[in-house]
Amino acid sequence: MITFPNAKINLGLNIVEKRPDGYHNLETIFYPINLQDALEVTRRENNDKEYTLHISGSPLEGEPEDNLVVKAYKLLKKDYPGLLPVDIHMYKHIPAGAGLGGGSSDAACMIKLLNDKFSLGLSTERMEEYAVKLGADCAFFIRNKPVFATGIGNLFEPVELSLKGYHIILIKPDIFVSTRDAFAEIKPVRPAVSLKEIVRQPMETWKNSMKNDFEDSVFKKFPEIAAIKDELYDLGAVYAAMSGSGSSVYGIFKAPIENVEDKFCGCFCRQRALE
Ligand SMILES: C[C@](O)(CO)[C@H](O)COP(=O)(O)OP(=O)(O)OC[C@H]1O[C@@H](n2ccc(N)nc2=O)[C@H](O)[C@@H]1O
Ligand SMILES: Nc1ncnc2c1ncn2[C@@H]1O[C@H](COP(=O)(O)OP(=O)(O)OP(=O)(O)O)[C@@H](O)[C@H]1O
Repeated sequence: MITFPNAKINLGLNIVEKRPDGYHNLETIFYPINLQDALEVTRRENNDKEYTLHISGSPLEGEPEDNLVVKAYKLLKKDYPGLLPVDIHMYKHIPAGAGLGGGSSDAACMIKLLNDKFSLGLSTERMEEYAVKLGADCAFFIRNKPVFATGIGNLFEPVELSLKGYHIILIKPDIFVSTRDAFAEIKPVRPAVSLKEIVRQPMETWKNSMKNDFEDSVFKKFPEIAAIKDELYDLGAVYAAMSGSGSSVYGIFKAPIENVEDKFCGCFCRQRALE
């Protein structure tokens, strides 16, 4: 069985308050984009090991047991001992440490895939509960629909928003931003105007009203990332921002841009139509 975990962008990101558990309550809009990994799970013929993990595509650091797809398998196996041994093949396209939720999406898709493959009968809500144990962002990828998210990024309200017809350019410089370190730099503030209101206004107004709270500290530390955002606006983006805790930056355009890879050589650079 094969599935294609996709990335997300954050449209606005307000870090609202620090919680007693050390995590932060936030407000954001998650929007799925069609930059995808591939994840295949087959039944392992040989029962010598619970799982094997084979990764190709862009390199990923860490041991197999640190990988979120393996963590997802182990999490379900604890409650469903009937899960049989598997071979996992993953092709990574989505860059890690990019704020695009690549690992989170792989983990959520692994839960959905195992649920289907082994007929576990998990409801969507139950899968979301498992997903959030693996990462704050993971639960969003279970439904994978644009949402206004609060809590640690795991409480969802539907949002009336379609960016169909627009094009997105995603740039990821060769800089790794640790999500944990990025949160540690932030002084939380409750926003004066909710993102739910801002996103209802024309996209042309977002430049002055929709903010990613990580930008100030991340841009200060890495001016190269700030420069990418400026360049996207110079190219005619209607809206540009950093996604999540970075280091990727996206620009949303009314029409595709030609030869964009030449303008951002040295960086991961992809252009996609939005759906
Ligand atoms: C920044 C975002 O990408 C926005 O979408 C997400 O909130 C990050 O979600 P994620 O990568 O799934 O995060 P996790 O792997 O759960 O957490 C990594 C670290 O980020 C911090 N963290 C994460 C989410 C959150 N709401 N508050 C936090 O303070 C915690 O220190 C945590 O140890
Ligand atoms: N399947 C996986 N794909 C990518 N990274 C993974 C995976 N499993 C574990 N990781 C680890 O998770 C870390 C960050 O991964 P991920 O791509 O989800 O973060 P991110 O781009 O910062 O996204 P976000 O913060 O928005 O969730 C990396 O250090 C990576 O080693």
